[in-house]
Amino acid sequence: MSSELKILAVETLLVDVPTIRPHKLSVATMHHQTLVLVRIEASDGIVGWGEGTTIGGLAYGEESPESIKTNIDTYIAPMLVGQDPRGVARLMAAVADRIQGNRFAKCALETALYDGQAKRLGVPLSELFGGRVRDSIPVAWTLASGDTQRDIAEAERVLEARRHNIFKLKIGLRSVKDDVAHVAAIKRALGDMASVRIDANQAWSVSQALDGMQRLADAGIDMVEQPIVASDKLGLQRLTQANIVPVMADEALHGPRDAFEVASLQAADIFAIKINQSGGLRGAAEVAAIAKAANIELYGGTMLEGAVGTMASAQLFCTFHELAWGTELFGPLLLTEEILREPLAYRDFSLQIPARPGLGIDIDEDKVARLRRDR
Ligand SMILES: O=C(O)C[C@H]1C=CC(=O)O1
Ligand SMILES: [Mn+2]
Repeated sequence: MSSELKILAVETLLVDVPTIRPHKLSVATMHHQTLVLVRIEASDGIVGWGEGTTIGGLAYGEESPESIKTNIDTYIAPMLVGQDPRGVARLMAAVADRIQGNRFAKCALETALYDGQAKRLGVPLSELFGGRVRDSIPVAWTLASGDTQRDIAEAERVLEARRHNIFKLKIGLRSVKDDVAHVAAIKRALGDMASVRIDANQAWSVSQALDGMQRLADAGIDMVEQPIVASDKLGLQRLTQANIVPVMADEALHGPRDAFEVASLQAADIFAIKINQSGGLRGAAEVAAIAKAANIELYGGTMLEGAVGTMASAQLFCTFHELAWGTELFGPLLLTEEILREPLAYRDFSLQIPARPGLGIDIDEDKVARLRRDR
């Protein structure tokens, strides 16, 4: 590689955006989302974007928006500035050698480097992961207003608009019985028109989960996501092998090492693949490869990222041979502000994946400049 091309700047921006309604998870109630955006500019004028957004400050994971920004600015950006941006794998290997953990920070940087490199090559980012199998992917919607009637009205509205026919319900704050009553009422209202799944975000004990799963299966629920604490992989194995309803691992998966352990234990039927939780696009592709080898089905997960992380995820997920459970790449639809010149295209229950170079999106940099926390 010629030494003429250099990374000029690595910038991390925090962008606080209100949500369209409160989003109630067992670990946090979100009234806004903090987008963590990374912008990498190279000496050829090409700008790449990445995103390391998480949920609920430190409620969901051990990296916060502020820690992600500080660690990139202080420790990682100086390793990248002045380097050739074309060697993405080489740069990320150097980062992996010197930086422990920090999966979200690494994902944001890796995505920005891949976006820039794909633009440089004039190809969609999906081409760097072997090329796409599909040009659109199914997208679920999460019902999490905390109110059964409001959730039903919301589901009916988006179903009617042919935006979503897969619904994930957030539970785990109330008793198992009350939660199941809420879920069952929504499933009854939607009937066979929709697939209804739940996510307890680790709220249950194993015995609560076994009880809840039986009740949920009886109510026609298609799948349960991370019912118990992430660290209890043997507990997840018990739930999966009880064979009541398909079990999806989410928080239990922090990259390929966890994926290998869960797959070896046959402790999940489905993996939620998340680029940030996996430490980047490549890590996520490796998690998907482990799932495939172990005959575990795939679901494209989200950390409720905005347009950048959502499209980065989509560019990877569209390369998967099978995506049996669809995706939940609805993050931008939960936000009150648009940061793209042209919004992402959601129609026919799917997200359309652009064929333009890189991520295939056009960031409105003036808008981002107005919204950033330190403006
Ligand atoms: O899956 C999670 O745990 C996090 C996230 C994804 C969708 C949503 O509403 O919350
Ligand atoms: Mn989840």
